[in-house]
Amino acid sequence: MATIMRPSSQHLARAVRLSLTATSRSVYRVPRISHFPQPLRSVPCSGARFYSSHPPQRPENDKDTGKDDEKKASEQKKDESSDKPREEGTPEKEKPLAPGFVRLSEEEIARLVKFTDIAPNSQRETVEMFLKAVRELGAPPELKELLEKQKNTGLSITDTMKAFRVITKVSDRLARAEMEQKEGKSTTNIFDSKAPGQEENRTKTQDQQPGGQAPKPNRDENSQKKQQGGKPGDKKPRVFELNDMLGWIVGTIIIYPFYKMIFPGESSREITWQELRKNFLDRGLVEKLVVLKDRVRVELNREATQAMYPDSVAANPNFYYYFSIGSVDAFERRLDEAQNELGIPSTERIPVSYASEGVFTSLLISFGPTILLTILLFSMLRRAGGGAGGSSGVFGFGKSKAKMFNQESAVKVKFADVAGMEEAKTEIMEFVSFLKAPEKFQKLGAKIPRGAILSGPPGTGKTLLAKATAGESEVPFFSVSGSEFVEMFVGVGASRVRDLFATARKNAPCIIFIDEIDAIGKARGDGQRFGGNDEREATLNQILTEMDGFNTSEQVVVLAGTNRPDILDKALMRPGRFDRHIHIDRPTMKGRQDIFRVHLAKIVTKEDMDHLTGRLAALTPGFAGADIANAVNEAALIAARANAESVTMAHFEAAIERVVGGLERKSLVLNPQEKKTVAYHEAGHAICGWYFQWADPLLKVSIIPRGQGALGYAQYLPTGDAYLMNTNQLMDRMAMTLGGRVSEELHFPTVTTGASDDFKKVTRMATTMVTEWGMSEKLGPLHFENRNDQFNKPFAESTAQTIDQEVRRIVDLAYKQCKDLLTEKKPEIGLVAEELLKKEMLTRDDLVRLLGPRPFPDKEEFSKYFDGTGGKGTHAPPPFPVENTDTPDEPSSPSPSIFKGL
Ligand SMILES: Nc1ncnc2c1ncn2[C@@H]1O[C@H](COP(=O)(O)OP(=O)(O)OP(=O)(O)O)[C@@H](O)[C@H]1O
Repeated sequence: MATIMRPSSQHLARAVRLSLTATSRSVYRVPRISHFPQPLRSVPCSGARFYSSHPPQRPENDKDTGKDDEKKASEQKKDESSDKPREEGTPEKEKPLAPGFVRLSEEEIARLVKFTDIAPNSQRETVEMFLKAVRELGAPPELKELLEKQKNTGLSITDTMKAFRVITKVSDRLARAEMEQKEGKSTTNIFDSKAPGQEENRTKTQDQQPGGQAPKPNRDENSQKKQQGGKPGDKKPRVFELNDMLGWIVGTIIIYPFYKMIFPGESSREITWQELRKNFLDRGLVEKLVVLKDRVRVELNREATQAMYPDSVAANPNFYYYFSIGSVDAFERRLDEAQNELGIPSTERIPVSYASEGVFTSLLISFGPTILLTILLFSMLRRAGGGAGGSSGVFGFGKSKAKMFNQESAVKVKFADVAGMEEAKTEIMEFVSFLKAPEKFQKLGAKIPRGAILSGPPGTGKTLLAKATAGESEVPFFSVSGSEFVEMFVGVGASRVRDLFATARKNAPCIIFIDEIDAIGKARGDGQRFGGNDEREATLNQILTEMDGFNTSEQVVVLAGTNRPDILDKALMRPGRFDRHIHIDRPTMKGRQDIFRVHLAKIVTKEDMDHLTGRLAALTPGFAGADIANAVNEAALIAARANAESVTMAHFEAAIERVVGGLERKSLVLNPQEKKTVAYHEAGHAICGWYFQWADPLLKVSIIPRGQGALGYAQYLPTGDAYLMNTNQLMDRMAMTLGGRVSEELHFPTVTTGASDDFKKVTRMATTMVTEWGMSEKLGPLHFENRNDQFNKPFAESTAQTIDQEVRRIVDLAYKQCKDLLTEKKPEIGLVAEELLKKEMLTRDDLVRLLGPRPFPDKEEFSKYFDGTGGKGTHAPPPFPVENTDTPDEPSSPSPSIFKGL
């Protein structure tokens, strides 16, 4: 209740100022004229006013601004009326009014002055100029109405818009007046101008010279008009008016937030019945009560309220108090009692009216939540159903999410872009010829294969091959991932499969490619132990049915990609469904060379292509196509970072090292003792690699930390792509892997934790030798599968013990072999380790310098790309077999020996 009036008045003033400024900015700017009263020009040209070098003179009395309100209003009135004749030289009352304009009465002017009087000091000048303009030029009749309304009921939002219009009209009139002044017409005529639509005719006739010649427009004038956006000769000031309905709506929408900002929460306030009684009812200030459902709006007698509470917000014409009622009956009873107590005669009782909140509001309240929910649901369904093979819709859950590529959206990949898998390409080319010329097969009665499963380790180019098939056969290609059939709703997967195949049939001939088919094609019954997955099985069944449903003439080929062909349901693989099974392995040396060639074509390098691809292929055994693409790109990035003109061999090697070993971690600083340990550990590996006949030749050894916790590493190079390993090679490899720990034992009083990764590799190798490769005499040629997901071992406990003993025996043998060598070569380890500490990284050439040439001949390829001597070696170990899983935990060869910290 004790809210002070001042802040809201300031807000009101701000609103007036906002509307003034906004309107005047949209007005056509007129040229400045020296003889027109400064203040008047400022109203339509408030923008120009700020650039003026001679600010308008302020009336002296302005200094008093901000003092007592009443006093100031009357002073201003006096001041303005005395100013005007002084500046204009013509008394105001003698000026004729423009059509559609009316003169405000003294009382109205006083009210306008009072209304605008609450403007802050900074805006006083503008407001006064506006007042002066109204006084001299008159105002549209709406202003009278607004003033009347403001006096009685207060202004609404619509009235605010009306106020804008009034200001626009005044500005328009003023602008036109200035134009005419500029054209040299008498000041007494300036208000004779017609309405904007008639302006042109009038100006034309007036501009006619006695000789019938229109005077040439003044050059400066024209150029000024051009600057203002008007055409030369266009004399009609263009004023932005909110005339049309749309303008009003848009305007209201734009203005409303500002309005709310300016009057934050000041339009109403909730009070209690007691407050109402004490402060208003008992004092006779309540004029009317309006019952709105469960609230009552209190309409006060504004003048009486202002007199009683001059500083209160209650005197604001736009302000209402509300109070809540339990029921209308109770309210009426209470009001009667109160009026009886106050002794108000029945003829003078406070009128009570009953109003609804408005149709729109009540509709919004009752249907709002439903509408909101519907919109939400609608948008959710739209999103869920979006992109289903080009179809979407409100109920698009069951639609397939396959992306369709056709000749326009083009699968641009051709077989030439797929390198290093000649056999797979030949296999799949048959599908291409089937799609291109089916008659050739049909006339001989041949049934066309329905589909093919492309399997292989990640990144070997399965998707690429499928795309190339589509690209070559120039048919639409539907690509979908197995996981996209999986949804939380039952039946959605099967429905999507149906939709996919239906769409494909419509677009036949075409290719469907289902990537990661194992997501839905897992053998049924698997995983039943912990509850089956009916939804997945239903999806799989649907695929089986759809593939059976093709008739032989339907040219729809289904290709599917997977990393786990072993877990797929056998029904999928039977002839008549995915009849072909194409395995794509990691590329061979030649394959890698070809893949490098494909990817190197896209980057700038001046290296000799044959030597480059050969060397890079030799450096990257075990790399899949995706790794190669990544390494080439990485090399280009490294070269770009170094601002190199072209990508050189050094960049490629750095990139491969990064891909194999991980990111160099320069921030990891080891203390000297740790560094020494790492150096001797890695030197141990290097010496083993150098002096064991069947070990992989060493390529690089480094003590620069890389990747995840690797403090140093030694990189070996298995030459060529041999796919069999004998026990000699396995034993040498195991001994070499133990070289790090043995070297630590030989050179330091204690050992470290860094060899744990080596032990893991050695144990796995030995275990596989015993359980799978039949390399233990004691256990013989048996295969003992030991799957982690099995609770019981599929062999006897005594066999398990024998396996353990044999594994230990083999590792002990390897350990002894390693220790014997390293004890003998202790000085050489020292040499290599000290050099490592100095240079941090040693290459094969460094080792040749330190240890002399390796006592065993290298393989031809190795010598060609790394020695240049031409070797005669015959055997080379293949990459250590890795499990056929998505994430082989054993890195593919070259398997760097990594020294890991804790
Ligand atoms: N034989 C290849 N020739 C050229 N580039 C290849 C080859 N194999 C793979 N790539 C590159 O590797 C990228 C990834 O290959 P792709 O997506 O076909 O592998 P994928 O076998 O489908 O892998 P995933 O099993 O993880 O789905 C290709 O875009 C291409 O740049």
